[in-house]
Amino acid sequence: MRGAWTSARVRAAEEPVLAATPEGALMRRAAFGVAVQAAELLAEHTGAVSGRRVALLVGVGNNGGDALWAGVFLRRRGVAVTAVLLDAERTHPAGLGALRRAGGRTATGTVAAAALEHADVVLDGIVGLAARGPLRAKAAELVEHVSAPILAVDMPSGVDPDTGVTSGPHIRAERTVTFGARKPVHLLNPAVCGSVHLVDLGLELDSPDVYALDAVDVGLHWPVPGLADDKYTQGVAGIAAGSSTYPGAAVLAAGAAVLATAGMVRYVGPAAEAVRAQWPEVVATGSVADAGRVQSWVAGPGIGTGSEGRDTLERVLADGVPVCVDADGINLLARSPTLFDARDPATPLVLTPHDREFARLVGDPGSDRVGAARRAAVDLRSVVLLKGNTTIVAAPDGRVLANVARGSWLATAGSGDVLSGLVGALLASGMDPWLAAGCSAWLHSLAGELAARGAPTSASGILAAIPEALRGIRVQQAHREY
Ligand SMILES: NC(=O)C1=CN([C@@H]2O[C@H](COP(=O)(O)OP(=O)(O)OC[C@H]3O[C@@H](n4cnc5c(N)ncnc54)[C@H](O)[C@@H]3O)[C@@H](O)[C@H]2O)[C@@H](O)CC1
Ligand SMILES: [K+]
Repeated sequence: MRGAWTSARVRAAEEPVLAATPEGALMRRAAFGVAVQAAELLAEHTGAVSGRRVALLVGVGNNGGDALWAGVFLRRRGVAVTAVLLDAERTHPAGLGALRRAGGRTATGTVAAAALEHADVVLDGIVGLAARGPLRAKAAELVEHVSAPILAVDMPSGVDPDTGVTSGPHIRAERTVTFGARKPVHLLNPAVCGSVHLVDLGLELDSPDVYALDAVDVGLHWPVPGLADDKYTQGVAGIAAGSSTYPGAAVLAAGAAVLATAGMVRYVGPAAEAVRAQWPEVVATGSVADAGRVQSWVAGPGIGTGSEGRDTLERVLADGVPVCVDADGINLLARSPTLFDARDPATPLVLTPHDREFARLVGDPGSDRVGAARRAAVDLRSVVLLKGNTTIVAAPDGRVLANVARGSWLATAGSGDVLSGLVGALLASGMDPWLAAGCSAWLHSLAGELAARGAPTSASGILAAIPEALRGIRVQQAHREY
């Protein structure tokens, strides 16, 4: 799992390393990493390094210092380097002196605009860890002149390092070179960072503030039947979804649970016939009381907010097994918070709201979605999966992971029903509920991408792509094992 740490924690971790290394050594190491990536970008975009033009956007802090030192290293490879200084008086003195000695130029006014317009690659050293708010007017005006690919030093300027939120002019980088550790912006807003490269500074950091899963993580955790397993030992997922008005939600949620693991799926509700017709392997009954034993429940998709749905949700919450509550189930909880009392506090609850459902439950998530999801998880003693282009999964113990969608194909009717079925299947296998929700979100977005292949898809398409998505991560895992 990749991790990211807030700017305050990274700064604190840098202190002992700075104290133990010669003055400027850390900055030069960071800058060397920037120069290597800048040379790579030049070669990719122009076919050469020597003789090409790089412009540096240099702010008043150490971020600007990094950019200046990167310019020094690029000069040694024959690159023409021009530094555009946002405030000449307050520029990093050692970096500026070194760049001048190495034959780099500085530019202001119309010369600066021209240098930015004619550059092959631009380095963004405007602001780093100390960033607050969007780009200020002078920096924003200079950035207007850039059309070349931008390499961000540490992080794209004008973006909040800890939330990834943009609230005005900001840099959109093709590549980012960060130092010591990833910051939350790199996991939460990859659209502004481009590809992220990490330069190791030997920082000591544990328990990240935000995690992100990759294919190998999901492949390692996804349950696979062992030699001694039968249909019961892998966990039976119960699906309480759908209604006579919305049988589709039941078919999609049950189908996702069928395809996610090799165990067994039970269904309860008024859409039993439709579910059986599509998924003959599902054991379908009318009510929770007749369902037989399950190791998890999914409750909510398409059940409506009437008394029948409410009764179902209450029974499911009291069943003493992990529960994933989605859609109408969340609306019911928002309307009648006393329903939470039906829950056995020792059994995990996973809530999977989109923004409007989240707002009904605990209030508007606002722009700091990580903070909002984390608070909701603690307050509701539940894993909260806040859906969005970047989906946030927060656990009541404070763990947070972010899953960035691959395109927006998942924003289609019924897509959430598929996600809840995946969560239900993983909960039934006994997986940690935070990880179950995270792995489900990850696989759901991969299935969405595979189903779409560049053209709009549907929830049925996402469902049908689950096996292909799972085969893909099994292959990745095999590569890791052997
Ligand atoms: N501390 C260290 O050990 C290391 C720090 N490094 C670099 O140092 C950076 C942090 O440096 P600093 O603490 O000097 O601060 P920054 O360089 O991040 O910021 C400098 C100043 O920019 C201004 N600023 C804030 N928001 C702005 C905005 N939206 N638009 C324009 N200007 C804005 C503020 O006056 C701020 O003090 C890191 O991001 C990294 O690039 C690296 O050299 C590696 C080593
Ligand atoms: K920057």
